[in-house]
Amino acid sequence: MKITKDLYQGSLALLTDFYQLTMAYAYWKSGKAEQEAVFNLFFRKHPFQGGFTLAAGLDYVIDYCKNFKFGKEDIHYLSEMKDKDGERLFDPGFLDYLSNMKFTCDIDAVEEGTVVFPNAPMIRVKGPLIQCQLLETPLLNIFNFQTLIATKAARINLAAKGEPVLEFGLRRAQGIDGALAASRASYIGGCTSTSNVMAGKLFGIPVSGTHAHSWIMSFETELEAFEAYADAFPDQCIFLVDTYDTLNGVKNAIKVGEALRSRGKEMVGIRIDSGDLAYYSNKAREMLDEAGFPDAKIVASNDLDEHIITSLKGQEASINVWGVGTKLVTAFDQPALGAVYKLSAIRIENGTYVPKIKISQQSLKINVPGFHNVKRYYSKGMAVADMIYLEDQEINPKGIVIIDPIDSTRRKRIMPYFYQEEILLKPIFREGKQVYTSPDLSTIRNRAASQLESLDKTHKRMVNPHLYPVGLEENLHHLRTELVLKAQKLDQKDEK
Ligand SMILES: Nc1ncnc2c1ncn2[C@@H]1O[C@H](COP(=O)(O)OP(=O)(O)OP(=O)(O)O)[C@@H](O)[C@H]1O
Ligand SMILES: O=P(O)(O)OC[C@H]1O[C@H](OP(=O)(O)OP(=O)(O)O)[C@H](O)[C@@H]1O
Ligand SMILES: O=C(O)c1cccnc1
Repeated sequence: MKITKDLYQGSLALLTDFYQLTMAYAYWKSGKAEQEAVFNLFFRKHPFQGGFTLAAGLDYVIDYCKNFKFGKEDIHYLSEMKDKDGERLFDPGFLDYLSNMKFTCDIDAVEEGTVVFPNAPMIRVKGPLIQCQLLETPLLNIFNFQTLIATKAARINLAAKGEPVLEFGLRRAQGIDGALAASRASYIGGCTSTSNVMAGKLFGIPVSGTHAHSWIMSFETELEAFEAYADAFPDQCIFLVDTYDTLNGVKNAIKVGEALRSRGKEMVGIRIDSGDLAYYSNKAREMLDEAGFPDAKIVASNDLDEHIITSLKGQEASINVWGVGTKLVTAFDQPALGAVYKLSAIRIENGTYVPKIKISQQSLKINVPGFHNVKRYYSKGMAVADMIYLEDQEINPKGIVIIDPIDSTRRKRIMPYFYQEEILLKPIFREGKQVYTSPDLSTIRNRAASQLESLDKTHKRMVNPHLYPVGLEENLHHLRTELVLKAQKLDQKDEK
């Protein structure tokens, strides 16, 4: 297996679930392949029992769509697939169709670094049914993961209250692409740097790090190890003090810090990676201050997450920098976001779009029908509510009522005159042509920071966050209710 060369043979078209291809074939065979459809990608519940989600992954989606093409090897692989009678599974005419297929969809999506809420689309795809369908799995794969990690990173950074969070996750990440995508999403979510050098090279994320216990253990004594490190990196010394005895380690760090100072250099700080981090950081702070190193930083690491960081802050630990790996890049303790991709409208012969709904016993799982978008209202820079609305319907400018999609008794009145508004789904592709330029990663990271700023702190707290209002505009609410009632009646007819 070559992982360093040609693994994907230049094409990601087969990075999909098999059923997308069987459906694609059946669409083609039944003459529906080119019928226009609308799909929406959204999630139903915030991860980590939180009150917000931070979108990430659009740049990967753009790249995927731009390169959406079945290569020669892909077609060859499909041509060799057999059914249970040993016959070719796919008709050569279909494979021909696939090999000539060009991406021609319209895509609208929230920009990376946008704060998003349940049931509102993050991506809307409009185009030939077969293409929309084939995009389901890769779009979900990309958005589910990166959005989850960006959200986790945002939570960890909120807990650190502006102090630097260094992402240390590579060794514990879910494979190679998982690690790279996680480093990128963590940076969007507010991390200061990554330990993953390849992520630094590929995405321009600042790279930083300290040293490991193995460095200390390779010397006779800890002091010698610190001295040798100080020789190699006199301007970048963060000494890991807990290999043998943490407080003795701090003493050794101070000794080497003094020697550095006599050479006109300053140690950056120490790292503590075990034990009671509140106790040891406070002791270390006292010792460093007394020795004349009040500016030396104390880095903490060891299975940290937003909850432990919040607890350590509550204990007034003297930690200035947070090294976070495993629980960030594996999205502890929620392994997936659970976003879905649902058909919401289909175009019929007379050119009109028919809104579509999927009925479920759980009202949470009934999708939002039609061709819709999301508008966010702001008051004095703070987000007050999101409205999901049908793009082709007039909205009463004097007063809007938005209705909770799960519980229609929950309603909020919006006076658009008093608010600024932002349409959240931005045009990304038109008929397969890219019409959006991705900002660079630091611009995306700044957008994430200002989006989080625009969200009231009650939605950002870790425990029982206040629910941010997201509702359907009245016309859309009525359409959805009507379709649900109609579908239920149809169901009853079926049973008879
Ligand atoms: N004062 C504290 N309050 C809350 N949690 C803490 C505190 N100090 C450390 N922790 C966390 O408690 C956990 C300690 O785990 P564990 O007991 O495995 O670490 P340890 O004692 O340092 O052992 P090891 O050397 O194996 O890392 C870590 O997740 C750490 O971040
Ligand atoms: O705890 P994380 O959030 O994943 O942060 C990264 C960890 O990776 C390193 O040690 P490693 O886990 O390799 O070994 P150790 O825990 O036994 O020191 C480092 O010392 C951190 O503890
Ligand atoms: O640079 C570090 O201190 C580091 C990097 C990866 C994992 N743990 C720590």
